[in-house]
Amino acid sequence: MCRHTVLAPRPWHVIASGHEGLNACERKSYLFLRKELPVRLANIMKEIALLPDNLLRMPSVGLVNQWYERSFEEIIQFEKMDPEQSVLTQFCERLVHIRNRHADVVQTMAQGVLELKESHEVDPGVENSIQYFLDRFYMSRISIRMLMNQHTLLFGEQIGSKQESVNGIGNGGRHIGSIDPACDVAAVVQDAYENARFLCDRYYLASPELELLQNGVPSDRPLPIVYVPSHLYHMLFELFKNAMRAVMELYESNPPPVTLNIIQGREDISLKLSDRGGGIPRSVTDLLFKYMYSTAPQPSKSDSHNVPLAGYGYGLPISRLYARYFHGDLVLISCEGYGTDAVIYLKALTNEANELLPIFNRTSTKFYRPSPVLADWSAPVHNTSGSGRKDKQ
Ligand SMILES: O=S(=O)(c1ccc(O)cc1O)N1Cc2ccccc2C1
Repeated sequence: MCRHTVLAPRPWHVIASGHEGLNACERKSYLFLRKELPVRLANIMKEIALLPDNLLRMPSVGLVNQWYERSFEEIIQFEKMDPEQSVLTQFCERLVHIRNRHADVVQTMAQGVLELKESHEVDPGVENSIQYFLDRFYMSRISIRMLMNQHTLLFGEQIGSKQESVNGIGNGGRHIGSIDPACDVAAVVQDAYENARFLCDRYYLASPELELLQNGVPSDRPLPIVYVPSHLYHMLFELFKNAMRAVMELYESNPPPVTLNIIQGREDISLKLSDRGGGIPRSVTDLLFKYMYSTAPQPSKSDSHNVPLAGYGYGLPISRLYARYFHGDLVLISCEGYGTDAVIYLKALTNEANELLPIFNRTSTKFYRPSPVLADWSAPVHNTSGSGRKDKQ
């Protein structure tokens, strides 16, 4: 009997276990994915078609659209194929090929936004539609890559990757595809911190120490949760880079430490990263999650080693999508003149940690044809003097 699970019992995937064996589970997974993947691809392709014409006509958006159309056509070819071993092998190979085709979708879509910014005036209505679309588009992509990774990791032919059973006979680990049923949060935190610190040391020749707390008390005791380590790492690495850059831009020497406090609640596990990097005004905090604001010409490869923590790019909005994918969240609370708290909320109960997916329907369609927004609150008065950040301490 195959158990269905991701982080929570959900009939979207099968895990090899028990007496029925791997092949039956691979067949069930194949029969599920050959339908579910085209459904998810088709849903987001319908939304791409609703994008403002100016964006839809951008060359990079056209390229992404072609990738989606081709991948859709390649998967529906399996619609009538019985799950013989040769077909299962072909299907796995095709998923790897599609995953590689879509490797650069994030950058290519960002290039499309840049092409739009550089060629057209973008009004607030179009900007809202783009923000709405990209959150859904990147969330859809996270979910599709999760499905494909689970199948290819569990049933793919890479040497040593095939997981014979949940008990980890296959690759010696306990992982279930990309899921670690005992993902040690403290270990992922250390890993992300060390890697961000390496980049920080290389550019600033110094870096802030890490103060790791659990429920407010110094501790690096293992804290196992059911999660996808690569998702958790992506979020933490982004937040550590931002925090370190803020601190090092403010302190020439003796930078204060950054504090990561892991708080275990009944419903939430909160990972709060606090820095004393001077913070930003409340009016700017939301902009850090705006794709249009975060889209700027990326430094060329030759430059990027110079400013490794540079720019925001899509790091924060996509990190927030990873948190929201399993019904968590990522929020910034900044106090201008002092520093910023970045909080990753995870679901403490795995049965609440199912997938969060965009649904294409009349409601979502309305967001692409926004009616003119009439202000229902008085407009704020903007300070024209501009308040730059304080000089370095
Ligand atoms: O905006 S922030 O408050 C800030 C944003 C996100 C985050 O995760 C941590 C942060 O600290 N901060 C990032 C940064 C970079 C260079 C110079 C100054 C600052 C200020």
